[in-house]
Amino acid sequence: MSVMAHEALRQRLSAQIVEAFSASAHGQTGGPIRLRVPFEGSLASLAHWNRWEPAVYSRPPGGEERFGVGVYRRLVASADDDWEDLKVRFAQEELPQGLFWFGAIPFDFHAPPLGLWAAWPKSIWFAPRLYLKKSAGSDEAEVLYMPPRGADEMDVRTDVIDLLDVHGDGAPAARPSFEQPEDFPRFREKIYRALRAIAQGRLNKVVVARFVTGRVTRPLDEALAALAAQYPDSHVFALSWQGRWLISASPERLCAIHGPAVKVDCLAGTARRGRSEDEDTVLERELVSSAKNAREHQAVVDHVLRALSGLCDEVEKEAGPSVLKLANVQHLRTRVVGRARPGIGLLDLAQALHPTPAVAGTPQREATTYVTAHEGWPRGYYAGAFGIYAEGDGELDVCLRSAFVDGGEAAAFAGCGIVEGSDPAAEWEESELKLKPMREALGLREEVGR
Ligand SMILES: C=C(O[C@@H]1C=C(C(=O)O)C=C[C@H]1O)C(=O)O
Repeated sequence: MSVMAHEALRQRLSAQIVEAFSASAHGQTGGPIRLRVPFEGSLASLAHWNRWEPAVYSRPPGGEERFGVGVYRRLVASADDDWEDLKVRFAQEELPQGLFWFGAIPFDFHAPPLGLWAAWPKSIWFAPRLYLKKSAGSDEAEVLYMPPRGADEMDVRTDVIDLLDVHGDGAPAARPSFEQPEDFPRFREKIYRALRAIAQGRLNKVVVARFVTGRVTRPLDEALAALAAQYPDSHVFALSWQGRWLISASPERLCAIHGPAVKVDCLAGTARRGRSEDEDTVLERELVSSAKNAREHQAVVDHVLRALSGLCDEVEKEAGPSVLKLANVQHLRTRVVGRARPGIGLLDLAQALHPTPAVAGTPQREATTYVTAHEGWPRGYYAGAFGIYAEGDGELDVCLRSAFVDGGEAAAFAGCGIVEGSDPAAEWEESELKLKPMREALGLREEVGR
């Protein structure tokens, strides 16, 4: 979006919010301001790389968009917090009706974010101060705004203008020094090591990942719009904290819980898309009948069923894997549903499930430890989970087909499940396909041999 169009949007929204504030009996009593505003186009138009207030954009399959900015409440986990600390803290907080927590958990909850993630805490959650929601196809957005305590009209105007502010349209000058990305020989070495660990019986499956780096040449709103158009069945989201963004088009739901209804997706086993319909069908048949893919996939299903059996009654899984077709790849997917026992919430599910063998391996604990020790770089939030949460209910999606953007430079990530018989060249090809969404959406200009 052009700077002028963004400015016009900012002015209009702030005027509408001030008007709603004046008309409300808000006075000194505080409380949320709710309004509906005409809103053409995507809420992604409010998203911008150069935004310093924490911000979030989310567009799950189905097209309901959310955008939030500023911090009404924040909840971050420090290095020695565990899941129980996080749950206790959430239980102590209460949000106004209709407001949500947005946030993310890292790949390995026991490994503090390091390297390029070092500026981020171990788990980040915030409830935005300005929150917009828009249904697919609607030309209106719902707005929920939390005014500062004791604010008058002038304060509200300034506050909303500040929240929607962006700092220029170029990338910040300071350039982070991401590590040198892995080339094929290094990636192959990691796969050989993983195959050795498997041959020794230490692991059955392990996910080996790599990253590429480059300059981002596309504005964030365009990147999000491109992802939403290309990957309608993925959850497109972006989360910024301290000026750095995590962006993803995730095909994989870690878990969702609404009331007692629990849903989990098992996603593992990958093939490329065909160049013609016939070729695509051939590739799909190969994927469905491949013993190697079946092994990779079954490891995830077994883990999910075991994890849910401790938290849910009536766990049911689809009869066999179906095939999820995305623009770049096709995956084996098995959907699992269950009925949560009383008192079980989103974080209980995440604690039991995450990281699944789809992104770690099996046995799950050993594979997670192995990845943290041998990946060669900290995964941070790559293959972690992003979600939306309120009062126990919510959804988490795995941060795959994702990138970390800092100062106009990005690192994009991709991983592949390694089992006995995996071939490094084929895994490299698969990782290239998995990097495609981010490379294209960000217009990544890669620098090699730095
Ligand atoms: C690890 C990634 O993807 C995961 C690994 C898959 C596989 O190995 O077949 C498939 C889907 C995802 O669960 C990634 O995209 O980075």
